[in-house]
Parts: sequence; C-alpha cells; structure tokens
Amino acid sequence: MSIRMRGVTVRPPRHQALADRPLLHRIDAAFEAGTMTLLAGKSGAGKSTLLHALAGLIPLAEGDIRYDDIPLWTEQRRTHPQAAASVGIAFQYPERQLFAESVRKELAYSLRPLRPSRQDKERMIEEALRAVHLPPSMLDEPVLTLSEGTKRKVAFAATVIAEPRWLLLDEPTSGMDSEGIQPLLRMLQAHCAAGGGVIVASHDLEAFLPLADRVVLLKDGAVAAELTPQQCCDAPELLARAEVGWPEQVRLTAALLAQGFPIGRCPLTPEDAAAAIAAGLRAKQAAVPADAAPLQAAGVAAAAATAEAVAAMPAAARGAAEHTAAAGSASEAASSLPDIREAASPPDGDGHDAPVLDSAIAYGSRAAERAGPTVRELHPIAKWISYICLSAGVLLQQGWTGLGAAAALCTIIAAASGGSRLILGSKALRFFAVFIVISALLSGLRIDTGPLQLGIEAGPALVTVKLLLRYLLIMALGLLLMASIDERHMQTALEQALRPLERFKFPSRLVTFTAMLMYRFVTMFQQEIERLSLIVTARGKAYVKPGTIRLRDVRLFFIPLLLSMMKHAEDLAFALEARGYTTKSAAASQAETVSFQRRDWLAVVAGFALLIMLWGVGIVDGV
Ligand SMILES: Nc1ncnc2c1ncn2[C@@H]1O[C@H](COP(=O)(O)OP(=O)(O)OP(=O)(O)O)[C@@H](O)[C@H]1O
Repeated sequence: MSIRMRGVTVRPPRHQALADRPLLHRIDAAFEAGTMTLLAGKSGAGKSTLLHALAGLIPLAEGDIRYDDIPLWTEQRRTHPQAAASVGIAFQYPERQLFAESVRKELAYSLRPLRPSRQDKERMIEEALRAVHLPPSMLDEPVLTLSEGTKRKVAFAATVIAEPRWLLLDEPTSGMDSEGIQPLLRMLQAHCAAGGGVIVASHDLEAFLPLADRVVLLKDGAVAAELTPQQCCDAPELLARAEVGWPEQVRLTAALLAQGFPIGRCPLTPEDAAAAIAAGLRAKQAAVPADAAPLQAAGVAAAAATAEAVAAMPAAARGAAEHTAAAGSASEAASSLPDIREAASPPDGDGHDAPVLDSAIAYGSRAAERAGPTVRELHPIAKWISYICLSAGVLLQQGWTGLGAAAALCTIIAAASGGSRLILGSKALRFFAVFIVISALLSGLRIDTGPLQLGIEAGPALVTVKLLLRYLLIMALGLLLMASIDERHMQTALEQALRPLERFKFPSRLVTFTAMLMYRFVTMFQQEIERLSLIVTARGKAYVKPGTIRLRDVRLFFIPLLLSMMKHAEDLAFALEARGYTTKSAAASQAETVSFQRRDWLAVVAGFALLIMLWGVGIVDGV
C-alpha cells in the first residue's frame, strides 16, 4: 500500500488563528510500502502537521491524500474508515494521546476498532507491552504518573497494537534512553521488512539516517528537498539550506577532513565510521615515510584504537559511545572551523519538548500576537473602554441604516486587526446566527385557522432580526477584544485598576488571581476536549470533528478528563507560583507596570468618537 499526497495545503483551524498563513503549502509526496521516510526540518517547519494531515486528523484546505486508490477524505468530508484503519500515529507528546486510568485500559482502547475476543485482546495487550520492553506488571499502573520515557513506550505500544500498515511517528526517540531506542529502531525495521511503511518526523538524524530509505526536508510548510540519507550527509549544505543542523555523522566527517584525515564518504553508521577510519588510517600509514614524526604515529595509533574499540562494542552501547566520541572529536575540530561550527549548531535552540503546560499558558499570548502589533500593544483598559463605547453605539441602533453602519464598522475593525477568519470561524457566532434565523421565523409565524394555513409575516420577523443582530455584532467585537488581549498584560492592568479599591479592604489581588485562573482554566478545558477528540479519531478510528466529542464517548472520557484537569490545575498552580502569580506576593506583576500612553488615550477618544457617530446615525435613522 502506498500513500500519495497531491497539492496538499493545510490551514490552521479558523478559531485558532487570526492569520491565514498555510501550515502546509502544496505538498506533493509519495510514500511506498516497505520503506521508511524521515521527515526533517527545523522546529515549526511543519513535520507534525504533515503527519496529522496523513492520519486524517486535520482537514485539507486543498489537494488530496490517497492510500492506494482510497481517498483519505470522502465527499462527506469524513475520513474513509479503510484508509484511517491503515494508519497508526504516535504523537510528539505522548501525554496528548494517552487518557485512560491504567496502561491496560489504554491499550484496550486502541483495540476497540478491531473488536477482538476477550482472549485475543489479552494476548494482544501482553504482546504489545512485550514489544516495547515493558514488564506485564506495568499493565495496572496509572498512566498519569509514568515517567516520560515510559509514557512514550506506552504510546508507541498503543499505536502498534492495532497492527496498522503505516506507522506515523512524531519524535519517537525523544526522552528515551539508548537502551530504549535500539529495540524501537529494530521494530521499525521489522515493520518495513514485513511490508509496512514508516514515516518518522524527527530531529534525531543520528538515529534515523542509517535506517531511512528517504529523507524529506521540510521548510516553512513546504518540501525543500527529497534526498537519500547518503545524499544528506554528502551534501550537508542542503541540510543547512533547510535550516537543519548537521547530524553527528556529518560533523565527524567535517572534523576529520579539517584535520586532513582521508575519510572518503560520510559514514552513516558507527560501523561505517569505524571502517572508514580504519581504511583512512591504513591509507595514511602507507603514505607516511618511515622517518615521520613520532607524534603523528601516536595520534594515528590512538585513533585506530578508538575505531577498533567502537567496532568491537555491543550494538546498543556502541550507539551511545560512538555518539559521544563523535561529538567530542567533531566539536574539537569544529572549533578550528568557525563556518562549520556555525552551520553545525542546531538552527533552532528552542526545545522541541516544551511542556504542554507552557503551551497552555502561552495560548492567550499567541492569540494576542496574531492580532497585529498595534492593537496588541494597546492598554487592556483602553481596549475595554473602546469596546464598551462601540457596544453601546451598536445597542443604540434602531433602524437598518444604523445597523448597516455598525456592521460595516465591525467589519472594518475585524479586517484591520486581522480577525476576519476568527469571526468567520467562530462556532458561537454561527450558533447565534442560526438562533436569530429561527427566532425570526418563529416570531413571524402566522397560523390561520379556517382552512389551515401557515405563513411568515415579514414585519415581526424583521423586528426580531434587527433586535438580535445588535447582540451578534457585540459578540463579534467581544471575540476580537479577547483575542487581542495578552493574558499577562491583562492581569497587570486588572490588578492596577483594582488596586485603589484596596483602601476599602477590597481583595484586589485575590480577585485578579481568581479571574486569571478561571481564564486559563477555560482555555485548558477547551484544549483537553480538542485532545480527546483527536484521540477518538486517531485511536478510536471514529471520525469526529476536531474539538468535539460524541455523547457516547462522554462516559468513557469523564473520569480521565476530571483527573487530567486536576493534574493540570495542580501544575498550573505550581507554574503560577513559580512565576510570581500568587495571592500574597504581587512583586512579579508590579515589576511590569503598564501605563496609559498616548496611543491608549487615542484609542479611548476614537471609541468615544465612534459612539457619538453611531449615536448620531441612530438618531437620524430613528427619525
Ligand atoms: N492549530 C494551529 N494553529 C495555528 N498554528 C499552528 C497550529 N498547529 C501548528 N501551527 C503552526 O504551524 C507551524 C508548524 O508546526 P509543526 O508542529 O507542524 O512544526 P514541526 O516541524 O513539527 O515543529 P517541531 O519540530 O518543533 O515539532 C508552526 O509555526 C506552528 O506554530
């Protein structure tokens, strides 16, 4: 079975982004059964997004994906069950795909789509656990408290247990010790040898270059190059162009060449490296005249000993030792080559394993960043005052002209702040729009008895529309306001605004702290629902719209959701305390005093001016 991607473009979910930049842009790629493909690229290049698109977890904006002849997406915009069943995906952060109370329940959930007998189920669970080198005693362990590396193994077992043809793995070696990596690599090789396919997104080029059949380099959501692993190593400038740091293999070769050592081709594996070094030494020895400096002979002997020692090590230890030895020699040589050192350093130092909690806390700030610099930089209180003025202006409208003007104003504000997509994608707004239509129909409904007749009277229906449309506009403005407020900024502003009340014994810090906690908690809850909906689609193989869960899954997810929210709450409390957000100490927020600046006053004045304008329009319209 092969996978074909044609012209695949993926955009961020509407409700998550004010900007419209595609996450994947016109990707054409093919993946053949029996092969392993490595997706490489710097952080944010689109590797995870590509895997999610292949697994049918994100709808495509354009293009198509086919598993053999089966399109992944049906005309009803659902994933094709057969295509979905041939894929198993292990997420970058294993905690995103685990939810159950115990390891046994976790693995059993992945078997649901197969509906095995009780006996088969137990057998498959035990086999999956054995395959990832975890003991059977682990089965009744609670998942939440497992170590990172063990969670990753459980997540991997939960992916392979349903025996999918295609394994899509996101950073599978991250957080794993070398003892865990080797069996994983062997399993992947065995999977390919049995006719399955593997697509790995990873920064761990050292581990995957020797195994991969092909490397796809991604840059800014597009394919930058498709190469063989050997081409990657022989032409590392291609890696540099895609902003991918040099793997140790390349650094070792560069360092040896810089020392004038005849290494030949860049070796992919420790065995290749040992053989190449040994061959180089032999060549060098043959070329050295009998009276050559003893120092050179000593260096050659030491290098030969290292090469032989590496070759003689058992496979698992060899990986780690070669890794360390290579890193050492490469860095020494690289220090004499500034350009190599620069290119070889990781292009992006921000950890790929940023904790989930941090991303939750940063969520509000990211939303705010997307709202454009000018709006974002305004003082939150200035934004609130302008919002209240505009809302009041909208509420004053009685006629169609005024409502039209208010709607035009809202449209201009949404476009200017880059929030049109946010508004169009908002489920709450869509729901309210439907509510308006239904309310209008009901209020206009006329039933004549006599010969029974149903009809709609335009007058009362339009009055209802007029009345409710104003609230729709206010809701839209509120959404823009929330998306444009930086969370930390909001806390500081709120605290400062409430501080004068402290002299009346008003607990301003406690109120601010509670408000911020609630704000974050709501965000986390939304993210938790999104996570569970991904699990249902990825592991339960039942397509659900992203960000929703089915009624029938509520029973299954209720307790895990509760537990995970409690864990999040605990982590959040720690994180807030660590960052100085406490009820007792106000030092952190005081340090960041936000003052009202000229642009804030201008925003307030603009808000009042628009209120007066809308008031005027309202009066004229009402005459
Ligand atoms: N739901 C989303 N809404 C908006 N932007 C998103 C969303 N998901 C991902 N992105 C953005 O898409 C880009 C690609 O992200 P992706 O996680 O696919 O990168 P990656 O190559 O896997 O990075 P890493 O190596 O750090 O895991 C990033 O800029 C990210 O911020």
